[in-house]
Amino acid sequence: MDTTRIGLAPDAELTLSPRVRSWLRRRSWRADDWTAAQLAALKGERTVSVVIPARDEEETVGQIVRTIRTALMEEDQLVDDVLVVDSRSQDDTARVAAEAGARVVAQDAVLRPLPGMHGKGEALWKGLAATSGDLVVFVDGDLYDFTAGYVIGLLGPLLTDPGVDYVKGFYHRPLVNGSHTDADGGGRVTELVARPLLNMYWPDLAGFVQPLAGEYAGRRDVLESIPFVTHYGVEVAHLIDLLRWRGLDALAQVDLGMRTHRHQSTQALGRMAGQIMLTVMDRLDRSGRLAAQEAPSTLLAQFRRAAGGVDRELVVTDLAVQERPPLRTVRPPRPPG
Ligand SMILES: O=c1ccn([C@@H]2O[C@H](COP(=O)(O)OP(=O)(O)O)[C@@H](O)[C@H]2O)c(=O)[nH]1
Ligand SMILES: O=C(O)[C@@H](COP(=O)(O)O)O[C@H]1O[C@H](CO)[C@@H](O)[C@H](O)[C@H]1O
Repeated sequence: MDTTRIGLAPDAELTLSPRVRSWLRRRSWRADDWTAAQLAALKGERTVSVVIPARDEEETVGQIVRTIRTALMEEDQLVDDVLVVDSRSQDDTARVAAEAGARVVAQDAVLRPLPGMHGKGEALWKGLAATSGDLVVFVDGDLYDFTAGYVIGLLGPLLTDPGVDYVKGFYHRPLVNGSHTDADGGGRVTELVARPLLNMYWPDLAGFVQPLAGEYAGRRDVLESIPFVTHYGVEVAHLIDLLRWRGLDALAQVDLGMRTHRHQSTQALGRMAGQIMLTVMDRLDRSGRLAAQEAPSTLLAQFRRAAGGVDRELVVTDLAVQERPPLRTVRPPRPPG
């Protein structure tokens, strides 16, 4: 049931494909569509693990763990295990997480005979390996406004619809820079790299409001059946691989409201963007599309904050470009001098 209120911008001349529009209506929810008590009752024998990848997150990881423990393990028994994967932190992340009540594992101590790999994707994969929940929820460790609703919303579709395998969160993402806040400036790599590429080559994924969201959940049997790209390509690869393997209807998204987190530098995001582009090119190569046999879609779906009964409005732009031939083919080169 689409309760997220995503409307089409009044001046829109283009829209999404009928398949994606239908998906957007049927596979988009809001975190407050469920309560922890309702889902805890629905859970039955199924178990839930929360995995928090954390590199140098001593300032924020403790509050996230305490919120999960208090609301979702003590008040309502929705979550069975919360694990923090200490991803080679140089600060007190491990101690802070343990004191808050999390299990903590060092990324390189999991599946030790294997040589350690690097980055966020490695931390997530090791977290999957070090947990056993039938359902697994991934939550970044650098969130400032995390609420239990994030976990409740992500689990809602998985506990109520057997056809859903994987759920992404979405939210408004302010960019907080000291005393200045840009209300929708966050998600810079999403807006500048991931969303355009996904719209060009996998337009069925155009309905994801936050394709790189660090908060998502899935069924263990599915998560253990897909690769995890190391570093920051992990999220974009999940969507591409799952679309191909399980189909669009196995994917869903939930409105979690607002998300503020520790922002990386532009340079760090440049590296993240490069990893994401390499991941995308790898997926194109695997599907034989790198030779650009098939022209990419030129339509770009974007979502902007709106008023008047909708939380956000969809704007689709045709990015098609034309090309002038070399000037020298239109007029003879100018004589020197
Ligand atoms: O090698 C890494 C890189 C990142 N992270 C964690 O993954 C989450 C998201 O990473 P980050 O905040 O760097 O990405 P951003 O949210 O800025 O895109 C955070 O909890 C990081 O501590 C990690 O565990 N290992
Ligand atoms: O969405 C994005 O553009 C980046 C950067 O966000 P900001 O511009 O710092 O708000 O953050 C996400 O991307 C990473 C790569 O997929 C994820 O690992 C992060 O969890 C997510 O926050």
